[in-house]
Amino acid sequence: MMTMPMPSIDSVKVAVRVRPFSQREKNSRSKCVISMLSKTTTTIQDPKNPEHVKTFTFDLAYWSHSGFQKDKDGVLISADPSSNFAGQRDVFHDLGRGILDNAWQGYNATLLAYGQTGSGKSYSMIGFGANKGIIPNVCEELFQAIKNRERNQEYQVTFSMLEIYNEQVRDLLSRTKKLGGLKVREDQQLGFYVDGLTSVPCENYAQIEKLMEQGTKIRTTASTNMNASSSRSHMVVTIQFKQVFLDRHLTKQSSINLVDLAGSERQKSSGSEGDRLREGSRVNLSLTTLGNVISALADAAMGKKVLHIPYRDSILTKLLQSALGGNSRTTLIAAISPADICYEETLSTLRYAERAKKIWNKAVVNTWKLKEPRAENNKLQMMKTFPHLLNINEDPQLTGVLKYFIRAGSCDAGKAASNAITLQGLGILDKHASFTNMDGKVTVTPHSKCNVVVNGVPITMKTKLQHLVWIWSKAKFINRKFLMEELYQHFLDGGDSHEAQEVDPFWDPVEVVHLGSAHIWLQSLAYCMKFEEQVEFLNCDGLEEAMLHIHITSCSPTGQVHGEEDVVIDPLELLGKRIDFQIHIVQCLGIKWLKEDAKRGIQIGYRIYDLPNTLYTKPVWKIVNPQIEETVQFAALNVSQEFLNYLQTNALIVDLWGLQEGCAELRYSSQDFMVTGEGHIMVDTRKTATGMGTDQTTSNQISELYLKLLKLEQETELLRNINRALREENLFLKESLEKIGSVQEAHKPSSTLKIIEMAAQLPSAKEINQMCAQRASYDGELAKALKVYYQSMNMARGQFLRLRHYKPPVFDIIAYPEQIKAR
Ligand SMILES: Nc1ncnc2c1ncn2[C@@H]1O[C@H](COP(=O)(O)OP(=O)(O)OP(=O)(O)O)[C@@H](O)[C@H]1O
Repeated sequence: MMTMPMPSIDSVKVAVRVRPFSQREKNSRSKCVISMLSKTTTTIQDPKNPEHVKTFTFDLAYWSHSGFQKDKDGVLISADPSSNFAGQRDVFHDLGRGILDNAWQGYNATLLAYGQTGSGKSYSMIGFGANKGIIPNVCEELFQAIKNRERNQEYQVTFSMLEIYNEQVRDLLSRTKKLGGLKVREDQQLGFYVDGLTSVPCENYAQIEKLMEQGTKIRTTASTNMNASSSRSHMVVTIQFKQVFLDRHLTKQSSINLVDLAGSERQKSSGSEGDRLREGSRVNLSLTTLGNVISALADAAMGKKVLHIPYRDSILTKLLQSALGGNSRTTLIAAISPADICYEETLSTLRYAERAKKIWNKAVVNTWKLKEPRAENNKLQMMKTFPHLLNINEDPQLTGVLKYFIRAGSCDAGKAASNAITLQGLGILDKHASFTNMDGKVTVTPHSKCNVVVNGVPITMKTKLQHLVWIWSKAKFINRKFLMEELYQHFLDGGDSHEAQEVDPFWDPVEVVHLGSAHIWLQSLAYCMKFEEQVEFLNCDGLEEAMLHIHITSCSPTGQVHGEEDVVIDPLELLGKRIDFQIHIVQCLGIKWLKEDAKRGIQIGYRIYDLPNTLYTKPVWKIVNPQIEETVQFAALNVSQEFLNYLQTNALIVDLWGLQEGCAELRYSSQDFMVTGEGHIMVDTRKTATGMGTDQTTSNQISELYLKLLKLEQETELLRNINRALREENLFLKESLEKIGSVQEAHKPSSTLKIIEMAAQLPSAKEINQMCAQRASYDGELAKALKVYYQSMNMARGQFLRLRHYKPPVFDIIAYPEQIKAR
């Protein structure tokens, strides 16, 4: 159950940071209009009216404009002790550490970087080179602190990274861009969340660093007149940090949002036009709404009557709802330029920050006691983490209704009400067995001669219980349940209770366990495009078991990876051609199965299209984030329409299998597959229509046959034309021969000269012989071609009729074979 902690009421913490002059500002000989007279005050001078100075007071003011030098690693540090320069470490020390403290206490924390393009938001949040920003520093210190913590606590860190661009959400940890973006949904417990967002469990900083690098590469950037590298999108990095205190039966969870907002400048000053203007205005929808939300909350905090806070008006404010006036401790860093030319924008940023400062948040420690988790999800999570028993009952509706958590120490189970775990049923004694839970290791000991069976094996002494070892498929379970009922009936009828092992419903050999499946859509392959995915393996409860990192790459027969120039516009271009591709299982991350027991292993299996068997990766034991790096190359030598349809509409199902001590590993033999000369596994080898499964397949096959028939008819037409031409030529040759014969006959003795003249016009006997031979070979060719044609035609017609028989086709082409027959 969630404890009822008092909310801590805090205002949004606001910090201002002023950066050095940019080159552009230096070139235009800008003057500095900002000064920071103390650690909290910022003043700005109107360049057109120098007496006009405005002073703002915030929680912190960082002077990063001057008084610095580079150390040997390129890190910017104070030039001398009197300098008030604030470097990245100083900012992290105040803001980053504060976020970490909140996270450890179980508070949600949010840090927003606001300011015009080029004012230094990304510099503060992410940093550049050796000058690492808040996000990497927070992550690094978090893992450092986890390393030094006590053993009887468990920690889970997951990392996600998204971008809001043109009011669409893009997952920055996924290479595949979802058309229209990911959907933002609302959940009663969770509030707004991004459906389908990749969330990677991480065990060390190096993994996060890699993910951030990938995400930053994917992030959409568009140059504007203000700054060539400026970004027009909002980036949200979320770190979910969960602590489980095993001894106190307590869990704490904190969600850390680190947000690098898009440039806040008004459209006119960015000089955007046309499409960029539209983009600018849509980016501003999120920023404008953020401003409206902040103003409404600030008004409410000042005692004004506010009827509505417009959280729902933009994606950004939906996602930041809890950070703004809700359950979060929130900090805003306002990044500003020192230059006089940016006076208006800087003033507007400072005013924005002033409004944000008025917001009050009501943060609570997110902590749960183990006994009665708050929501069904939490129940599942708790049950996965903590040892517990579930009841079974003759009435299936009542099975699994009772849950007993096995607490630290010992407890008895049996019929007597005084037991911590009360059991009912035939053969259960008052004190039947006892459970012990020592440091998370659970054992069961039967009392005297009580019947206790663990995974099908009757036990007489203390026995260790393992979690998640025996998972049966639903079909197997239903089958076993019938056998159990039969056995029970047999027992009630007074039959012999001893059963042979093979018919014992509780006997189960140690076997490989199905942990979960991941789906990878194959559409990109139909366009010869490379794609890299990080997807979750979901178990039968729909919960994440691990993450899979996979690459599917279109390549040449020699394994050369295809580039952008090889992308096809229309998958039909591939019909009848050869395609090669590689499936590269890169890594598996955060495998829960392995976290629970060091004596376990995993294998990954998948089967693509018409392969007769599943391919498995080599077993990996004990490593929670194993680097698998296994690549298999496939070739489809003559791509069929059916295969193209498969690629465009299907996902590759990749299964995660759990190995346990003593079980047989999963294997496949390369002899099970047809291979090319290069040794690559052949797919799409099933060319005849067999075993049609669905209406869709049938109609696809019919249309494929229709196309074949059309092609055959065109070929016949061509052959007919050739035949006609050959006949004409034949006739002409015959006539010529006859003419020669009659001329020879008529003018035999006298006109030798004429004969010679005629002979000069007509083909010579040698030429005629050649022509005849040629004609004979044309005839032969024609006969062969016609034979092939009719054979193919018959085959196609046969298939077509079989298909018709299978499902009466509904479209016009049914008449087609008849037309061909009639010709
Ligand atoms: N505190 C600082 N110290 C040194 N250089 C800085 C500092 N802040 C910003 N810069 C430099 O100023 C330039 C612009 O900064 P940055 O890219 O962080 O701006 P931005 O506000 O994130 O812009 P955009 O909205 O385009 O993302 C960069 O070259 C960066 O290195």
